[in-house]
Amino acid sequence: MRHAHTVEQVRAAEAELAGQPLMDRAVAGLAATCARLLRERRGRVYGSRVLVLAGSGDNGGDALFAGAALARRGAAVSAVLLSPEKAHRAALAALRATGGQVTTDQNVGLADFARADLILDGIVGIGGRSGLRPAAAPYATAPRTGLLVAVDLPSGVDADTGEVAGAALRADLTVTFGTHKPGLLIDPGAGHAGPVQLVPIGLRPPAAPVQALQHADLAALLPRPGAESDKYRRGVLGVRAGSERYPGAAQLVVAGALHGGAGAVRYLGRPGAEVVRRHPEVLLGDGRVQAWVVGPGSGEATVEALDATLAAEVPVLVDADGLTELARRGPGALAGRTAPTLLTPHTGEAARLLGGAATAERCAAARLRTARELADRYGATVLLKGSTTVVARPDGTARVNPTGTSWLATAGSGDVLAGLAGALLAAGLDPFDAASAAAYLHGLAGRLAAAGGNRLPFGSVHSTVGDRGEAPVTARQVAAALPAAWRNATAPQGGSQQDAAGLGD
Ligand SMILES: NC(=O)C1=CN([C@@H]2O[C@H](COP(=O)(O)OP(=O)(O)OC[C@H]3O[C@@H](n4cnc5c(N)ncnc54)[C@H](O)[C@@H]3O)[C@@H](O)[C@H]2O)[C@@H](O)CC1
Ligand SMILES: [K+]
Repeated sequence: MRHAHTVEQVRAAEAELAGQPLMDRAVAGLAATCARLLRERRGRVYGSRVLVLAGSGDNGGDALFAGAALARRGAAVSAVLLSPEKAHRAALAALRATGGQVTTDQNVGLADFARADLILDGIVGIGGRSGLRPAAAPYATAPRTGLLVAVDLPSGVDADTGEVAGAALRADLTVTFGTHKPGLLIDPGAGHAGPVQLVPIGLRPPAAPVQALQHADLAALLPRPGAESDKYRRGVLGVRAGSERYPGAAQLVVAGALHGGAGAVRYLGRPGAEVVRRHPEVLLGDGRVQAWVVGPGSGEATVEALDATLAAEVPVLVDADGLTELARRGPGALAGRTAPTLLTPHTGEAARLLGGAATAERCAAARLRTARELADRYGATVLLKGSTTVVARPDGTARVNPTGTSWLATAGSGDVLAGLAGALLAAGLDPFDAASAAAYLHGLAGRLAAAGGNRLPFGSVHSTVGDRGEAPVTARQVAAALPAAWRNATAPQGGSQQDAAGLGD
C-alpha cells in the first residue's frame, strides 16, 4: 500500500525529529537520483549542465544542496534565485563553495532553463501556497530540452489535494521525501509529477488519510473460492441495467460481473432474452441476491429500478441513470438504507449530485474534495471516475487508483466497472475495498488490453496517459482482459508482475 500524508501530518512527524539530518537524507537521495539520470542521459555527471530553481524555503535549500553535490562530481551547476533575499543561506554558500554560478536575473535563468541537461525544481515544496508567483510562472511553460526533476513535489501543485491553481511546473520525475503527498497521486497534480520516487528519511507519520493500492494489496482483497464455495457463497449479483434503448449497457455490466468473479448474475430488465443469448450463465427474474447494481442504461425503467433496489437490505451500487435520478431525489433518498451504498459517478454526475454551483470541470479540478463531499453528504462510499479515480468513505478516508489509463475513457467502460465492483460487493467486500479493488483491476485490464501482447511500458505510481505502443480499446475488450488482470495482480511473483505492469515504485 502506498500511503500519502497531508502537509500538517508531515510537519508534525518532522517536528518529532531533528531537522538537519532529515534534510541531509533528503538531499543525498535527491542527488543520487539526479546523478543516475545524468549518467543515463549523458553517460556521466561530469560536464553536465544542471540548473537549480531555488525558492525561499527549505525546498530551495534541498535543491541547492543537491546542486552542490552534483557540482562536486563535476557538473556545471547554476542556480537562479526566485526570492534572492530569502534564499537558504547554508545551501547557497555550499553551492557557491563548489564554484556554482548564482543569478537573480530571470532572463539568464530562462536561457539556462532552455539548455540545461537537468533542472531541479526547488521553487516551493510543502510550504507552497496558492499557485506559482509571477517570477516563477514563466518556468511552467518555458521551452527546455533537459529533464526536470521536482524536489518533493512540482511547484504550483497543492500537496494535499493535487489541485493546480494557475500554472505549475511539469516534471519528468518527482523525488519526494518521507512519504507520498496526496497531490502527487491525484490529477491534475499527478500529471505534473510524472513517476514518483520516494526517499525514506525516517519519518513516522500516523495512519494515512489517502492510500493507493498495490498488487499485493489487491491480491489480498480479491476473493478466492474455497472448497466449500457454491454460487451463493461466492455471491450472486442482481443487475437492473439496460433498457430497450440501451441494451448494450446490460451486456457490459453482466460481462464485468461475470469476469469479476460473481458466483452468478441475476438480471432484471427488458433485454433479458438478449442478455442470456450473449451470456447463457445469467439467471433471469427475481430471486435471492447479495448485492445490486442499478442504473447503467436503465432509461425509462430507472425510477422503478431505483425504488426496488434501494429498498433491498443488501449493498447497492448506483451508477449512470440511477445517479441522475438520485440527484433529483437528494441525499434523503438513502436515509432509510440499512445496507451500504456505493455511488460511482463521473464528474458530470458528481456535479448533478452536488447541485448548486458545482460543474463537471470544477469536480474534475478538485477530485479529492468532490469525492469526500459527496460521500459525506450522501452517507455513502463514492467512487469518482475519471483521470485518477478517487474512492472516498463518509469519514473522509480515500483511496486513489494508480492503474488508470486514458484509453478507458470509452463508451461502456463504466458499465464494465459497475458490474465488476458489484460482483465484489456480492462477494462480501465492503464498499471501500470493492470499489478500490474494482478500479485497480479495471485500470489494469484497460492497460493490458491497450498493450495487447506487448510488455507494458515502464510506468509510474500514476500514469493516466495513453502510452506509445498501445492501441485503443473497447469496453468489451476491457471486460475480456479482466481475467488477465486478475492473474497479473494475484500471481505469486506479484512484485515482478507489478513491474511488468509498469506500476513499480
Ligand atoms: N522540514 C524538514 O524537516 C524537511 C523539509 N524538507 C524540505 O523542506 C520543504 C518544506 O520547506 P519549507 O517549510 O521551508 O517550505 P517551502 O520551501 O516549500 O516553501 C516555503 C517558502 O516559500 C514561500 N512561498 C509560499 N508559497 C509560495 C508560492 N506560491 N510561490 C513562491 N513562494 C512561496 C514562503 O513564503 C516560504 O518562504 C519540503 O518540501 C522539503 O523539500 C526536506 O529537506 C526534508 C526535511
Ligand atoms: K518543488
